[in-house]
Amino acid sequence: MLWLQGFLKSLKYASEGITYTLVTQRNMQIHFVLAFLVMIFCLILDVSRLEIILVFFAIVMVIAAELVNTAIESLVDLVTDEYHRLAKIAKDTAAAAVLLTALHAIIVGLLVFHDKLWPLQMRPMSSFTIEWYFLLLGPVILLYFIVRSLAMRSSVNRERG
Ligand SMILES: Nc1ncnc2c1ncn2[C@@H]1O[C@H](COP(=O)(O)OP(=O)(O)OP(=O)(O)O)[C@@H](O)[C@H]1O
Repeated sequence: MLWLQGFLKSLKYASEGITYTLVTQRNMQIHFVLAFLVMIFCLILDVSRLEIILVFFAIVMVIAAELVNTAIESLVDLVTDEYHRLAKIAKDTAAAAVLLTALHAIIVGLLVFHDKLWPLQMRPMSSFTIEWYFLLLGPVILLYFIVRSLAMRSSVNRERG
């Protein structure tokens, strides 16, 4: 039972990290809104299982890179508030990682959706299987963090001072 408590605790801390990043980083807010829309496209458009896997992977990479970027920015700011060449390298390199994943996601999005949005190719009724309900988890999780970050906006900003 102890391991379950430990697991739930680390889940809580990780979700606090996502919420903090979502409240404080404008780029993360943009990533979340775009990811939500793209996931809705995946739910309603006629995309294959492999295409969905590629799109979801691209989304996860962008969000994970933004989380690591925020962690590095915070660490650098903790160590120094003065200009330092190494601080600049750390922040610029972390930002470059986000940029790279975002460019990759744009390319994946264009390749997957360009011929499905116009003319609209809707998902056939026969493909609304159990798998489709499983897919719903993606936008539901994003929505959970969007609502949570809106609710916690004032307390997180107060903590930051
Ligand atoms: N202590 C520092 N020493 C040297 N350069 C820094 C330092 N802090 C920031 N910079 C430079 O300024 C840029 C912007 O830094 P900042 O901390 O404002 O991050 P940001 O990309 O604006 O992130 P945020 O999304 O939090 O606004 C960095 O990419 C880096 O080039």
